[in-house]
Amino acid sequence: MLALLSGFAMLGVQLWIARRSRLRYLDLGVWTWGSWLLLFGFCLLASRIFLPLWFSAVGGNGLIAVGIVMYCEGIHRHVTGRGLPRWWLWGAPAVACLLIAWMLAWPLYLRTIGISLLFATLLLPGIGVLLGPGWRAEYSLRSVALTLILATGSLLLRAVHAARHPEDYQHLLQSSLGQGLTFLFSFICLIGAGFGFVLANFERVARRMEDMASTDALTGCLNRATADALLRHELERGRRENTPVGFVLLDLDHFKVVNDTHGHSAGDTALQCFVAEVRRRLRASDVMGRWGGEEFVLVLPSTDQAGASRLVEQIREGVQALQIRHACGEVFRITVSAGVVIAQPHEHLSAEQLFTLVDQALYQAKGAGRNRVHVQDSAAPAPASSTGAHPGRPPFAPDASA
Ligand SMILES: Nc1nc2c(ncn2[C@@H]2O[C@H](COP(=O)(O)OP(=O)(O)OP(=O)(O)O)[C@@H](O)[C@H]2O)c(=O)[nH]1
Repeated sequence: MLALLSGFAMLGVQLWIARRSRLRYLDLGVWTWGSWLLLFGFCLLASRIFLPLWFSAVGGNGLIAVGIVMYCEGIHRHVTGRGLPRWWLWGAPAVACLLIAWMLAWPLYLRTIGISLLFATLLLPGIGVLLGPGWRAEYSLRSVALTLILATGSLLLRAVHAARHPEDYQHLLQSSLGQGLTFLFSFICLIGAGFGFVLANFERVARRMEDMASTDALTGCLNRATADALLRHELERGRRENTPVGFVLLDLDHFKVVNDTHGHSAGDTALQCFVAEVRRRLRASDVMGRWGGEEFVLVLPSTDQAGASRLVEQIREGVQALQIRHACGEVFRITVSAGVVIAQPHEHLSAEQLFTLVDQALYQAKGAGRNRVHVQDSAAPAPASSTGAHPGRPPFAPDASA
C-alpha cells in the first residue's frame, strides 16, 4: 500500500508540474485529477484501521473508481478530441459507488471479486480507444495501452485468485502473496500508464512544433524553406532515377483587388479554398508549398511535360470554377496563372535555374492576360539574374532551404 501511495503521489506531483509548463493546454489536467483521486482513494483504504469499514471501503474504492474513469476521460479527450459520453462519465462512477456499497454485505472474497471486475470494466473504454484510433496517434500511447491491458489482466487474475482461494480473503489485514501481488501489480501498471501519458503529450507538442516549423499556418501548405528543400531532394532523386521532375509556380491573379474589394479575411478564405482545390488534384507524392503571399509552388516527381501541363490546366479550370463564400455570405471568384518547367534528368538544372525559368513562364502567363498556363522549355537559356522575371518578386533565396 505504501508503494502505491508514494507512486500515485509522485505521479500526481509530476503531472501537476508538467501542466504548469507548456503542456497546460493538453489533457493532462484530467489525469492529474484522476491521480489525486486514486491517491486519496488509497489513503482512505489504508485508513481502514482507524475509520469505520463502510466509510473507508465505499469512500476509498469509490474514489479509485472515479479516478479510473477520469483516466479514461483523459485518454478519450487526447485521442478523439472529445471526452467519454456524458452518460458514462457520470453514470459509471455513480453505479460503481452504489455497487461497492451493496457489496459491503458480501463476504470479503466475493467483494474482492466484484470490485476487481468493476475496476477492470471501468478501464475498458480507455483501452478500447487506445487500441483503435490511439494506436495510430503518438507512439507513447501504445505503451499506455499495454500497461492498461496489464492492469486489467492483473485485476482479472486477482478475481480468479479470490475465487480459487477464498481462504486468503477472510479478513482485511490478512497477508497473502497472491492477492498482494495482483493488487500491487495492477495499480503499478496504472502509474506506469500515467508516465506513458505524459510522454504522449510531450510527443504531441513536439509534433506540433515540427508542423509549425515546416508548414504555413493559414493554408496548411509546406512553407517556403521546406518546399525548397524538397525540390532539391526531388531534383537529386530525378537525376538518380532518370525521371523528369515538374516544377510549377502558381500565382493568384489580381489578388490585391480581391483583398481591396472583399476584405483581407475574404482574401484568406480565398487562399484556403484555392489550396484545398489544388490539393485534391495532387498525388500523395506531389509537394505543394506556399512560396510567399499568393504564390504557391508544386513539385511533381516523375512527371513529364504532358502530365504536368494537363494537371495544371485542370487546376486552372478548377480554380476558375470555384465559388468562394465569405463568412458574410458574399460569393466571389478568383483565377490563377501558372508557369511550368520540367527538369529533365540529363539537364542537371539547379533549383535556382529552375526557379528562374518557372518565374519567366509565370511572367509570360501574366503578360498574356492572366488565367492561363505557360510551359517553359527548360532548354531555353536561363538569365543570369532575375532581370525580365515577374516584377516585384524577390530573387530566389538559395539560403531558404538552409
Ligand atoms: N488576404 C491575404 N492577402 C495576402 C496574403 N499574402 C499576400 N496577400 C496580398 O496579396 C496581394 C498581392 O498583390 P500583388 O503582388 O500586387 O499581386 P496581384 O494583385 O495578385 O497581381 P498579379 O499577381 O499581377 O495578378 C497583396 O495585396 C498582399 O497583401 C495573405 O496571407 N492573406
